[in-house]
Amino acid sequence: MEASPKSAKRPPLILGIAGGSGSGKSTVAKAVLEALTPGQGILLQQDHYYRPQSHLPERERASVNYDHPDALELDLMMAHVDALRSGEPIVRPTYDFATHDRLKEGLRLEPAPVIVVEGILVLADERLRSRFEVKLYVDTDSDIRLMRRIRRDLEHRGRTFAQVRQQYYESVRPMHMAFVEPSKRFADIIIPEGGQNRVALDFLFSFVRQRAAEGG
Ligand SMILES: Nc1ncnc2c1ncn2[C@@H]1O[C@H](COP(=O)(O)OP(=O)(O)O)[C@@H](O)[C@H]1O
Ligand SMILES: O=c1ccn([C@@H]2O[C@H](COP(=O)(O)O)[C@@H](O)[C@H]2O)c(=O)[nH]1
Repeated sequence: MEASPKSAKRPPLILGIAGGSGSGKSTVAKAVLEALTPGQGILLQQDHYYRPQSHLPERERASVNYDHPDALELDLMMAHVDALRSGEPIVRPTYDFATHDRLKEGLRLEPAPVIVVEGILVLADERLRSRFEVKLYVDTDSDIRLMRRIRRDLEHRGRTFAQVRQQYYESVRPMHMAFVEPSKRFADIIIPEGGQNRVALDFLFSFVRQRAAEGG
């Protein structure tokens, strides 16, 4: 078989980043994209693939278990990863955490040499994780994650402290133990303390920059 010419473009690098809620996944994912030049990388967040809950009255939407894989439209997410990998643009849904519903307008995303896929459950599903060339798990202690989550949910997701506490006991904690934490064993690289781990981030940045320069 003939060797492919040196100038041939590689397929995009697909990087999966998992970890518990509040672990710093989005911070790491955004740092990776900022290490690249605009157009070299895109971010696909699992959070936007929550199933819309518009069929439920508003007060019932808060008690849905959003930490179980069934709460997500993973088939659509996988189809979007495949489309981007094949060089096709997608229209990603946009999820609103305050209403637990999708906004009318999605967001068009163009393919790029580096595709970062981030979310609590992205390594938990075998079909999704098999699409990643590199699998990362951001590992942060549960007390730190909980403190971050309380602050974020009160300040940015329109919740009360009582709602955050109830959701944490009823679904976030048990689902973390059942699905998120066990998915750590599928990671190629575990990053303690996410966004503040300069050594891990610098390794990651040089790897993604190299791949972006090669076309994927
Ligand atoms: N290493 C860190 N040190 C301090 N705060 C951090 C660190 N990493 C993330 N944060 C903060 O914690 C919160 C949750 O981080 P985020 O990256 O959104 O977590 P996740 O995407 O895993 O839920 C954010 O307010 C973020 O700014
Ligand atoms: O309507 C919803 C949908 C999801 N959640 C919670 O979000 C987190 C995942 O997001 P992170 O950014 O990784 O923290 C998950 O633990 C769900 O409980 C929600 O509260 N409401």
